[in-house]
Amino acid sequence: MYRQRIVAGPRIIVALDFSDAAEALKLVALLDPRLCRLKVGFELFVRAGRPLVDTLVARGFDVFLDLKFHDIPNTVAAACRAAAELGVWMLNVHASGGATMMRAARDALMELDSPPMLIAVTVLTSMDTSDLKSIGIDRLAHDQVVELAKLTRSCGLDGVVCSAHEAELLRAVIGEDFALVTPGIRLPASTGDDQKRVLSPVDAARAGADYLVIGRPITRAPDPLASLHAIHESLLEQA
Ligand SMILES: O=c1ccn([C@@H]2O[C@H](COP(=O)(O)O)[C@@H](O)[C@H]2O)c(=O)[nH]1
Repeated sequence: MYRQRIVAGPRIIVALDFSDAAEALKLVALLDPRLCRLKVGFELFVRAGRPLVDTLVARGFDVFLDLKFHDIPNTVAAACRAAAELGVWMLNVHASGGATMMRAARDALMELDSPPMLIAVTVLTSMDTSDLKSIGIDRLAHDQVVELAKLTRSCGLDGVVCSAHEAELLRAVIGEDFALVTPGIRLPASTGDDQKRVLSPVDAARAGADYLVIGRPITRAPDPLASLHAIHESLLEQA
């Protein structure tokens, strides 16, 4: 059974997977913070770092800093504190870093006046059950997602990164007030690229995803703005 989610503000998070700030800013110049949020990941952050994030925040965008921290608790807590200083909207860690690490990250952010949302990656959308088996996890991908999401929730974080395939199941197990952030979004006609657990924007929204992280289907489209608008319209139509 499909459900309708109500999220304040834009649900589309455009993944700015570009090799430098100039390229990213060329696209950003076309975008409106009322239409989408932005995600900065490893490549762009390593190249363009704090000045770029400052620029995006100054232009009014909610920024998801997708650095997926995974280290010992003290290191992750310090990294989260440093990332929060950038004024970003959302940060993440890997749930597989464990409960002590996630609680340390949460506690570090709770000291702040207006902390960013803190979420945890469950199982990367580029992985399926056979990939989990190859790293010694003998469990279906969706079972592993549920287990890590329950752990994340028990540690007081705000939500998880999962695929939209698990959204309906997670809603049933975890409830409503927990953000489901879903990459692995693909338009029906497009290829999956390196993603294995994919769903269309409309199906992801219907399944209960709060935020849809979309990179290449927008950024590598012949007309990125038209692609963003088409996805936005399709979400409004199904609402
Ligand atoms: O499980 C995960 C976690 C993060 N990502 C990131 O989302 C985008 C997806 O980009 P596409 O081009 O739409 O595939 C990318 O930045 C990943 O690093 C993810 O895909 N899966």
